[in-house]
Amino acid sequence: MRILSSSSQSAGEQRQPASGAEPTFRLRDAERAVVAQGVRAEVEPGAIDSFAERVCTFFAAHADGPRVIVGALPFDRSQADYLFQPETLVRVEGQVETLPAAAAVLEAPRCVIRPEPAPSAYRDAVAACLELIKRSAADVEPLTKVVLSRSLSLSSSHAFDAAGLLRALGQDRSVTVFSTLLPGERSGPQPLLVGATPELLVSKRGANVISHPLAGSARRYSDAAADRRSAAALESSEKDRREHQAVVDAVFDALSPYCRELAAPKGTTLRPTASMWHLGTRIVGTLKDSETPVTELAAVLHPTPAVCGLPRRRAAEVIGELEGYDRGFYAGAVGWTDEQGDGEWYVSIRSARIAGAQATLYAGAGIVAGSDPVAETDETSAKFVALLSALGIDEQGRPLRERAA
Ligand SMILES: C=C(O[C@@H]1C=C(C(=O)O)C=C[C@H]1O)C(=O)O
Repeated sequence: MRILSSSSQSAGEQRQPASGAEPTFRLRDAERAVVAQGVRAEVEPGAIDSFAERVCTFFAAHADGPRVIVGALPFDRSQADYLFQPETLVRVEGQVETLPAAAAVLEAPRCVIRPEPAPSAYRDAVAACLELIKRSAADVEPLTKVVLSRSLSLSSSHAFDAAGLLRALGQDRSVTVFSTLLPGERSGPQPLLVGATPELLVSKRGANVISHPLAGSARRYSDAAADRRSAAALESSEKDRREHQAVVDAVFDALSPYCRELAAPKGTTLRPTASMWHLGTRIVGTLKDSETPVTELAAVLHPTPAVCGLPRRRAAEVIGELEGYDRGFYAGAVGWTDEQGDGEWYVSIRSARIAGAQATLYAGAGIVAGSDPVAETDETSAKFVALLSALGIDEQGRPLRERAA
């Protein structure tokens, strides 16, 4: 295990964060962790087109503090991001220990859950989307995929325990758990984006680039035979393979101009999380210019058709028309970049916006010709399971079981 620390002090006198202070940014999986405390300075907010330039300008203007920027990008390319330089930051590379489960056991919050939209309205939106896909078939650039999401709005009797939620999510070693501050409203608690994503948008170290898009999903089952059947059906589904290939092609097209080598060495594989099966392809490349910053790569990739659709602009318009709410930072990206342009950005799915006793959970599914509105609605329910079970409740807000203290 390597610990790479970066702080506003010199290496020899690193300040420990005040005990009990919650990190302002966390990203951790089985092999690495980035944990930041405090907000030393915010990067001027802006749209993704100026992401790379604003980060560069920030480092040029701020000689002090950790040489790392962390934060979140929204789904909508034209909306403002929320990026900041923390007071202190610790990076761990190598085996990262799972945080103790005992401390993670949450008292299931007493929650009122309001689905937005109602599942029946979501089914109607999927049907409307299928009609748009069908009608556009003869267009020069036909609409072939749209990722439609729905949300669950949770009101609890007391503030959500974001740190405990993160520890509970982190029991699944196959995902990358994260929490990061979001811009606050004029009053009320500062919101957080918390989640457990299985999907890497892009990582860049020196000349090495990796992207690991997912598309094509199936529910997991506690019964082993049913679980195997679900995985086998996903692997052999023509619709899901087509949906997946379109995402892989889009990532290749976006990265190709930057790379002298680009390949998917392992091919399409089943990528399991504790609650979902996905089709995934790990794409690995070598940059022509190792100084191309990760911010530039994230900006060309985001949003991939895994969370938006194809063609991107038209799919984003349909999402705006049919979803009926603003995604905010859901299906955006969360991550870090350093001054050299190395960094990691994950797709912010399986996520929730938490502000005090209010939380909004999001889940989406890719709609292509051949999608079934009822099955897509079930897929979104399955995608809520990771967060809901970490909270100890079901989709109706009922406690799953009595948990030990
Ligand atoms: C949009 C989400 O997931 C995305 C959509 C997938 C699909 O349609 O099969 C699979 C993985 C993710 O890229 C989500 O979890 O909210």
